[in-house]
Amino acid sequence: MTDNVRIGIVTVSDRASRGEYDDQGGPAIREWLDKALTNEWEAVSRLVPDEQDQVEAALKELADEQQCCLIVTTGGTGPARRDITPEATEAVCDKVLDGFGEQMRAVSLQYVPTAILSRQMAGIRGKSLLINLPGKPSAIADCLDAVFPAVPYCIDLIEGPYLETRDEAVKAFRPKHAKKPAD
Ligand SMILES: Nc1ncnc2c1ncn2[C@@H]1O[C@H](COP(=O)(O)OP(=O)(O)OP(=O)(O)O)[C@@H](O)[C@H]1O
Ligand SMILES: Nc1nc2c(c(=O)[nH]1)N[C@H]1C(S)=C(S)[C@@H](COP(=O)(O)O)O[C@H]1N2
Repeated sequence: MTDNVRIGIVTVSDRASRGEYDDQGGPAIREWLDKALTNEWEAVSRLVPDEQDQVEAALKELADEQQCCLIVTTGGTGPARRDITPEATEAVCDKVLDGFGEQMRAVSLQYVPTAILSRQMAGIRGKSLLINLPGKPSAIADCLDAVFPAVPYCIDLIEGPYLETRDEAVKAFRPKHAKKPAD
């Protein structure tokens, strides 16, 4: 695999950033991606408080300087006063992909009625796909399982690396014309 795959992981949490608890969200995202992807990949992780300028700065750095093809955030998507991750994400994106938030909420509602409280969204900045997940560590697998089948083809469309998945973890879907012949 010659593609250089870098993936940004951003934990947005006042309490984890103050050291009041250990961040479980970032490591859970990394573990999920390790199981799902067959590509070699490098995680670029950041932990920031719920401050819009700091979340925007982290997303821009991971997209523009670190050249992450995918950036996954966790936390700060709810209705509380300090929850601003979706606003920060929308502010740095060129395009919004409404289907991701719709699908993650629909699937999460099968687990918890409060899934409706998450304003999680996704969008494109340059050659990066940004996806918000809720802060609850258990929400990470619920949401990534729900949308990841569409992520590799989305990254093809924005001229990123060709991501491949383990079928037993998550089955990526690509239209026939977009599939690379097996080596
Ligand atoms: N990064 C994290 N690591 C471990 N547990 C977390 C993390 N983020 C949230 N949680 C837990 O998930 C639950 C919901 O969190 P809440 O919505 O208050 O988080 P948040 O607003 O994303 O984070 P914070 O309140 O620290 O800014 C809480 O029980 C919290 O302990
Ligand atoms: N799959 C899943 N989605 C979920 C949850 C959950 O436990 N599992 N928690 C909900 C709750 S209680 C809230 S308040 C919102 C926003 O959480 P956040 O502010 O931590 O991002 O996500 C919701 N989405």
